[in-house]
Amino acid sequence: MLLNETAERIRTMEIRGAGRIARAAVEALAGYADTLDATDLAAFRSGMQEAAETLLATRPTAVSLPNAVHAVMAPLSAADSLPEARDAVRRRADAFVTSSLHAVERIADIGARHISDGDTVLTHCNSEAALACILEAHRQGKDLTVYATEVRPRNQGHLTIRALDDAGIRTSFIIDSAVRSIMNRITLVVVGADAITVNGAVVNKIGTAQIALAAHEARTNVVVAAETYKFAPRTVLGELIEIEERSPAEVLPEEIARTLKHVTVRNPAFDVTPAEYVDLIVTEKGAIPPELAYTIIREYLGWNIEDFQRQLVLDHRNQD
Ligand SMILES: O=C(COP(=O)(O)O)[C@H](O)[C@H](O)COP(=O)(O)O
Repeated sequence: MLLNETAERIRTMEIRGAGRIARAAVEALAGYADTLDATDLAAFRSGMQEAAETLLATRPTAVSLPNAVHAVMAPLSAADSLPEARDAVRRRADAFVTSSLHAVERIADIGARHISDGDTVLTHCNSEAALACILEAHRQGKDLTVYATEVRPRNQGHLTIRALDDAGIRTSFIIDSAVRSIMNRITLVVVGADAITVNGAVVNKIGTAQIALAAHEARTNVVVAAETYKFAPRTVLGELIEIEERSPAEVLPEEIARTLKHVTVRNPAFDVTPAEYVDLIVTEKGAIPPELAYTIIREYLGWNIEDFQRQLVLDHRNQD
């Protein structure tokens, strides 16, 4: 698929969910590298940089996107020739896709261990990683009931109930605002993540923080299923995750909004759940408490404190 087409499909959410966005982006970069008409290495690098920026500008919150783009673009600076650079992009992209799919499978195995026979699980949005855990627990013969939210305004819950129904899992579909009233029936909350900060805060679909708060009040455990590339290295520098604000027209039809003089429609697409409301984060490397998020950033994303210190020096120089 063409690069601009992929970017547009991510922007309009035809391709959505942090893992799928990351895989689509690296595949688009590899396709672009194959066809990029560059006369020399410098031109190739700058063409690829522009392509990376087009993809990065599509949606700001899911950190899987910059992490995946970084993984594919990193070898470009070390390449000595144009064929080597082209080849490196293709190899890195293929490796990312393979390891991403493998990570979801590992998360399913590990996450399923934390789901017990007889559990009533609440999930929110449509997360490949969270669903993988639930589907695997069901496949292992555990008797589950799932509550799935609607997920206004884009109704990702419709995708979730379809997947649960296809698997033959007993499912109740609820509107987002019904969460607190049914929380006393829920024995486990399982959600995905778009980003996890160094202090273990989880950025996920709007409404997740409210669900985690209700779960905390009811003493129900909250499990987050997230591949290591959802962890945000730059939060070590104190950078905040940008919360995407989407079009008001997704929330209220324009013909109604137009008649309201004093009303502003807001549409934040994600929110932040503090670490204290998260019990466990299941990654492909194992399950960790949110307090250990830094170890994932250091050990598995390959960013260490020296990298950050160097980055800080560079940032200061650029500001001067
Ligand atoms: O919040 C969303 C999707 O938001 P949107 O629909 O706005 O992209 C998902 O919970 C995470 O991306 C994790 O999904 P996955 O586990 O599939 O990566």
